Amino acid sequence: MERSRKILIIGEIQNGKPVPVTLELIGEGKRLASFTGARLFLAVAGSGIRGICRDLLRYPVDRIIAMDHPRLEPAQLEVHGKVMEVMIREQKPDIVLGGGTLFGKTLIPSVAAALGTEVMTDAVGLDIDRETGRLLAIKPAFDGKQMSVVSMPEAEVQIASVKPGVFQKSDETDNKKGNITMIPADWLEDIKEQKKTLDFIFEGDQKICLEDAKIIAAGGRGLKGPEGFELLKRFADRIGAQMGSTRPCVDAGWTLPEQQIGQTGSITKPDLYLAFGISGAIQHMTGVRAKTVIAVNNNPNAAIFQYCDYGIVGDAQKILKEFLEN
Ligand SMILES: Cc1cc2nc3c(=O)[nH]c(=O)nc-3n(C[C@H](O)[C@H](O)[C@H](O)COP(=O)(O)OP(=O)(O)OC[C@H]3O[C@@H](n4cnc5c(N)ncnc54)[C@H](O)[C@@H]3O)c2cc1C
Repeated sequence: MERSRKILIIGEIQNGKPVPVTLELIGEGKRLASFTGARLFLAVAGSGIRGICRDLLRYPVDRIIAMDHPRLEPAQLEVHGKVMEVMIREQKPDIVLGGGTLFGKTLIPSVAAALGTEVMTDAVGLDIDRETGRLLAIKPAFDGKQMSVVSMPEAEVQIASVKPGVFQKSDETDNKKGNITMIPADWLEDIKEQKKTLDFIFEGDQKICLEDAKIIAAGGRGLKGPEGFELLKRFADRIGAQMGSTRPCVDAGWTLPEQQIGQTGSITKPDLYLAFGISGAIQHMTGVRAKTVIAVNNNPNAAIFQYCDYGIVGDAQKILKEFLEN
């Protein structure tokens, strides 16, 4: 397959709009394209997405390749996988980037397998090898204590999935030059239906989206259990923050998996990050890219104090209770 210099981003649409990581990848894709002179393509598939595609032309992409069909609901991952495989075979990009969301984590490896190649998963940074022009993916290694640089020197198409939240969203462009190519979708009717979406039921009354949160109040094992997290939730609601947590608290069932921040959770970049009873392990702090960090910990030697702008040595529950009483 002859390749042209092309970076193709697998876009993801949820609830009528692109998910944040799609816009983050457009920004990063543009930066990478500037090193090789590549053109930046965005591939989008969904049901009723023509308007969204027109909106996406506000971003600096050279072309949007789109397929619009009722069979392309978000849950129809097999159909999405087939469509992305076809788009990649037709477009022949040398680099494909997708977001490591729940959708992407399932879709991207299956597309790579269908193309007979591999995928560099969960990258937290990307670059181009200036000598070879190959994609470099930066990933945590050795339990997150080191960063590794991974590449696919032999692959015709280099595919990477990127953790949401690591890059800034792309700015809109005044210099709109992209266009939209709609791909015929009638052949989708022939794909056997394997599952049907009956309804979407969201847990709780508020959707958790830590990657976009401006203020995060996060708790760790120092909150001692569900009662500590109840206090933290009341505090978070009072100051308009989203609540996050460390992994052991998720493992203990005190918090939800989508509240986990860190190497195996969300990468966050809030203006303010408040840490209550969190030790500051590197695997957690990898997910904290805050402008300001305030930490409460009863151990003055806790690692978190090396990362914070303001530190309070004290009992986390006691400090939360005092705040809530005033
Ligand atoms: C491959 C791998 C991936 C991982 N990914 C993640 C990840 O994505 N996210 C993540 O969070 N972790 C992750 N971890 C786990 C990580 O290494 C740490 O174990 C974890 O972050 C520690 O959580 P913690 O700070 O809540 O608990 P602890 O390390 O137990 O720290 C609790 C802190 O609370 C303080 N404390 C105790 N009592 C009080 C009190 N009364 N008031 C105030 N402070 C108090 C203590 O001094 C201590 O500093 C990963 C580990 C591995 C090996």
